[in-house]
Amino acid sequence: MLNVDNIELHYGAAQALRGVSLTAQPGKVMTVLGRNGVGKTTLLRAIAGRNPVSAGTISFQGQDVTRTRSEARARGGIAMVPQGREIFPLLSVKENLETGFARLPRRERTIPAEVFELFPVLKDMLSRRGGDLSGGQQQQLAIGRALVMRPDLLVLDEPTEGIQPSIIKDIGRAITFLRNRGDMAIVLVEQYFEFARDLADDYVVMDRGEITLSGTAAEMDEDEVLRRIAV
Ligand SMILES: Nc1ncnc2c1ncn2[C@@H]1O[C@H](COP(=O)(O)OP(=O)(O)OP(=O)(O)O)[C@@H](O)[C@H]1O
Repeated sequence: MLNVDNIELHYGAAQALRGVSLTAQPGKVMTVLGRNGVGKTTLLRAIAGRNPVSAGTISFQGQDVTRTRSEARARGGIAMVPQGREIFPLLSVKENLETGFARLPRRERTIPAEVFELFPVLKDMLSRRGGDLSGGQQQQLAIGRALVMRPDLLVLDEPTEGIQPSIIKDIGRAITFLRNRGDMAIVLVEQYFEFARDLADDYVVMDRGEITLSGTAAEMDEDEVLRRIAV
């Protein structure tokens, strides 16, 4: 479904990704681990088409999307929950969710019931401004907005960052529900190791723009992974 093959990415003269390859499959969570600044966000942005790669290919559902713009990738089924959430602070919760309609044909412009089943707080707060929500509620809103797009691939950038434990649990449950439904592929960037390990089917560890370790979560050597992501 998603096939990232040997991509390189530069910010000016600085190389941020070096020969990175990764796959994601429906019904599975691919987790990307690594210290700060090793290129995890850059990899997600490359997948979503927000940063152009300088070499390598990205294919999605059998199509080469390496040069496809981010809007077209979103219409094609790739939704990103960015680091920092990017909620519109002055729009209501409902309006924030509706920004996810952009890629959808008119008849499909409804908010799927699962958004409120997974995150009931959003239903209670539909008319509140995005900027008035807590960080955890904003994170739920950011995930809800991505789900409005009915994505085939959901990429999440550190969804637990700065979030209180009870909401981290809700987010973990939501990711598990979406994974178990079986029709969505998920790529999860996380620094919170236990959260990532519990959700992962497969994982990669990045260091300085490269993947230095990868495998199935079932066969993960936790000590080795922890050693590589320790600060
Ligand atoms: N827009 C940019 N321009 C120049 N350099 C950048 C830019 N964005 C990121 N970088 C650099 O690219 C490297 C990878 O950054 P990236 O944000 O992808 O890492 P990360 O693993 O996601 O880190 P974090 O966990 O802190 O988000 C870092 O050295 C960073 O300073």
